[in-house]
Amino acid sequence: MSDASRDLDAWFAANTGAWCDHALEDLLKAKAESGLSVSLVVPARNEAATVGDVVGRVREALMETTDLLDEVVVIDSDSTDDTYAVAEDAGAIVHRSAEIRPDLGSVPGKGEAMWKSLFVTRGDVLVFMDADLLDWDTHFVPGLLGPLLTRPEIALVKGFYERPFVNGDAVSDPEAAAFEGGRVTELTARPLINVLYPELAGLVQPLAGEWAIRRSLFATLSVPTAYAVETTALIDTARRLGVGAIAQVDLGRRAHRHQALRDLGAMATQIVAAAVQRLGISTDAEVCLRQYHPVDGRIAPLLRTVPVTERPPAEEYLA
Ligand SMILES: O=c1ccn([C@@H]2O[C@H](COP(=O)(O)OP(=O)(O)O[C@H]3O[C@H](CO)[C@@H](O)[C@H](O)[C@H]3O)[C@@H](O)[C@H]2O)c(=O)[nH]1
Ligand SMILES: O=C(O)[C@H](O)COP(=O)(O)O
Repeated sequence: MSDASRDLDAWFAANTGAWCDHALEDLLKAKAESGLSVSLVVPARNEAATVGDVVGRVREALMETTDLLDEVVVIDSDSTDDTYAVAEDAGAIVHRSAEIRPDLGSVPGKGEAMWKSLFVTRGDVLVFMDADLLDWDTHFVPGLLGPLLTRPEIALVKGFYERPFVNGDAVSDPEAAAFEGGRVTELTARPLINVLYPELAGLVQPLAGEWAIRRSLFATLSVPTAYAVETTALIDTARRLGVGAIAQVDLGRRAHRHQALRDLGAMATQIVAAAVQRLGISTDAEVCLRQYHPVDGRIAPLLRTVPVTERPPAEEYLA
């Protein structure tokens, strides 16, 4: 076995846990002793169907009956549906991404919403959760907080889980489908990490939207405005603090709304661009992705403009 492989095994053994490792009362005690405050941040674009469930259940379990969360904040990312009203009715503090620090302008994207969250939240720790979750539970939040509240050397915690590929409302074969989700993870992010950033190969779900980070770190990171934010947070944290500052937690099982394959092509492009930019390979601010579709019975190119821009560290704009 190579040294690199041994290092990865050692990291995995030391920094991989499960959501049930810490009892809730122990986490509440650790939180009180540390004096840390915690914000849950949910970036949401057109998630009126699910955001109310995410906000309502988390608030009830972790704010109304315990003090684990200090605030639940939804960043409405240019939604054209009722996301704002539904999230507010469910008890979240809701901000429109475009209205946060208007002096800094606004661009579309999940990373943009997460970056903007730094200007309207107050938690020392930020926990991110997607708004399109279909199969999940509130233990995701204490699970992610465990290492951050109990191990001062940990700065970033990723969730991982079984990821079924759900067709419609039903999983046709629950056993077979349990690990079939995560197409960009398996076909882009994981190969890229293993080739270019092998020190991160111990991460089970590098793209998980459920993760937590200390504000003091997130505010110092460049943040891709679209979907590469998870990838760069891992790369930049490992470079800055070493992989020993990253932990991961088994959260059980998660299902979400799947995007169309060609839309995921744009996500994969953003991840590749951010990863190679960090190796000194520059790209244009927009990549022209040529995809191919049948039009009137013939295959024709369809050009998709994929923004690969990044916001500078938010600390530059924070008072
Ligand atoms: O412009 C956008 C697009 C998405 N979202 C929200 O971001 C979350 C995740 O978006 P989604 O389109 O469901 O992403 P996935 O296809 O599920 O992508 C996975 O992989 C991405 C790439 O790493 C991560 O950013 C995601 O969190 C992770 O769930 C959801 O709450 C969306 O509403 C925004 O806030 N703004
Ligand atoms: O993480 C991923 O790879 C993307 O979210 C796509 O996931 P899916 O293939 O389960 O839709």
